[in-house]
Amino acid sequence: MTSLLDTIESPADLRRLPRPQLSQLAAELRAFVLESVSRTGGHLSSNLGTVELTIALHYVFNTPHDRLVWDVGHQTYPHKILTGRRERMSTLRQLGGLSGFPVRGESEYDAFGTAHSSTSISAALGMAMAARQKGEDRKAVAIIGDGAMSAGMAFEALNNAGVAECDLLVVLNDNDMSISPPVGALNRYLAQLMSGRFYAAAKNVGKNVLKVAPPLFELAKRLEEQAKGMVVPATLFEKFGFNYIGPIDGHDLESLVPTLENIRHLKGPQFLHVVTRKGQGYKLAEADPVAYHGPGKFDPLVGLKPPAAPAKPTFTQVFGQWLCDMAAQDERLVGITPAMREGSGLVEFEKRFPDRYFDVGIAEQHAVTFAAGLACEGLKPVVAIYSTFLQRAYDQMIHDVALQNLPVVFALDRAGIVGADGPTHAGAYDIPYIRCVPNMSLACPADEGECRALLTTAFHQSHPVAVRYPRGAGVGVEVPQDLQPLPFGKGEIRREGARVAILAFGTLLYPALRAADALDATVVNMRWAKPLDSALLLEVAARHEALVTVEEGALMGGAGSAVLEALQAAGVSTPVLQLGLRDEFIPHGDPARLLSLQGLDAAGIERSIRERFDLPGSDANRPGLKVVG
Ligand SMILES: Cc1ncc(C[n+]2csc(CCOP(=O)(O)OP(=O)(O)O)c2C)c(N)n1
Ligand SMILES: CC(=O)[C@@H](O)[C@H](O)COP(=O)(O)O
Ligand SMILES: [Mg+2]
Repeated sequence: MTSLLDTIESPADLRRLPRPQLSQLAAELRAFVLESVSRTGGHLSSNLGTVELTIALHYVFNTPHDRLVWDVGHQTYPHKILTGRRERMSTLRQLGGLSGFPVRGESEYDAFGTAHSSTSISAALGMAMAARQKGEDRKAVAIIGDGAMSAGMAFEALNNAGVAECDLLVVLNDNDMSISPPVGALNRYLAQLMSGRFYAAAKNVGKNVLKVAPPLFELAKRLEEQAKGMVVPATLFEKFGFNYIGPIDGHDLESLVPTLENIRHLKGPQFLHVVTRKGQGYKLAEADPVAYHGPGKFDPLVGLKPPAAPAKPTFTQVFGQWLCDMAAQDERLVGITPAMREGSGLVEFEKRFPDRYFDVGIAEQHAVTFAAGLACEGLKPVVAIYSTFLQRAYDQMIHDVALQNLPVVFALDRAGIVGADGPTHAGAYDIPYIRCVPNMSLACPADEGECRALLTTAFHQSHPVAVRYPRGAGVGVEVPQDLQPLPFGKGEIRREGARVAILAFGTLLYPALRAADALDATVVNMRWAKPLDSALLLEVAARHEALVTVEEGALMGGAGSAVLEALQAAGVSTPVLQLGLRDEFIPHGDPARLLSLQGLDAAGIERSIRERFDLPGSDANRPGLKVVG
């Protein structure tokens, strides 16, 4: 039953409700989130934790005039439901449907597009500053999790905001969890704030005190403590220039609403520390928030089924197994993850090699420079990182690793199309952004077996090497158990054909082989985007009328561009058709469908080749291959 929720088409409807009805609304909203996510899949634990906070924020603030800026945005399903998108929740993360994250074009209530973490305070500060400059009476609120709070960018923003004299509210949504259990000194500090006398004081003084202006409450509390001869230290956030309020119970609307109402009238930077529970209200998610962070579809009455023995391992699993095997063989190996232990396949490695496992928190920049430091001292760091998140650490990769030519291995997961998470998470740019950096090499395994072998090749180099592989499983080739490397920088011919040669970089080798069967084309498994196997390229170019490059990555500056550069340098004018991701952001949706829309499935590759080289139907053997367009 969602009888009350059904009456809420916008936050204006919500604001008309008498306050006592809000708890019923929260119960209905929570039930709706659970039901909806169980049907579509998506982020669950974080959303169950933000139900009351979302209601309170929209109840107190005049959205969309006031700006709510959510960090990461994976916890915005209650926000989407309350802002006119309830009906469309069934389309979540599907092609043409709602995004799993805030998107400015999707709703006027989505003040800022996001999905990479720790941007909210900067963006909200920008909005608060703009309001001040323009003389507008508008509030800006950043809602940031304890995990996201640990990133450098969040602290850069606090540092700026604390002296900016803007009406900015930062709400710290502290559930004592990142995707996995949180790490680091900030987490320890937040735990102290929660368990220490601050929380006790807030609890004891109860709701009445929270109804008075919080700064007065803080002042009164301090005076009282000092009178007892105790010195209450200012919180870290006060030292940054914020007025710190809390911690308060983020599931108690009777605390949240009056506290926010008070804060709304305060001037200058405010910091509200709210304590919530990931998975709140769904016992299974409360007990295992990691498993329910981003589940697929499931029956809420039963919960997630134990994973069946997979028919084919994912690339992530192949990497995780390789990491353990390589670590057993070489004690210099250390593994680093910026807060993505599960997603990057490091669970087993942490268990077996706890002293050589480093979860540095959501801190990609630090992760890479930390790896550089380890490498300086003779260790062999493997940074396990999603392609999209390495974008955060681009300068660190160049300045700290490549320039000093340090032997760091980048295990680049989620390279290419990722599917439901959409454009923010697509690993579209790593080939262009890595291959232009001196000293860096980049391997593109075509399947699981090659992935393992190329990781070994990478590990044995004395310079930085990235190995890119996609989300999910490959074609299902047998993965060797040994640690045999493949030759560095060398490709191989996989199929001999006539006239046209397809040069495949990565997993699109397999659709390319199917297209080649229909066209009787040659297929080369290039394996390395850098160094390019120029000798093989020139040899193949010399005996074909046309070349086709295929990659699951941005066309501009990608592996196809590398081929063009090499041909140009050698004075070879063989026509080249480049196939890859177009100059557009890849939306969310089913990965196979997205690949097909980009023309990168077997049928699309075949079609593009026929069209470009004027090969109608299956008549690939008629003379005079012509280049069209
Ligand atoms: C730059 C970046 N690195 C990593 C991630 C992956 N990621 C998404 S949510 C998340 C945990 C966030 O924890 P927190 O901010 O506490 O939010 P919670 O899930 O606890 O609500 C991580 C690591 C990301 N989105 N962006
Ligand atoms: C919000 C976020 O960044 C992660 O939760 C991400 O959605 C995980 O993606 P994978 O499912 O590919 O690990
Ligand atoms: Mg958290």
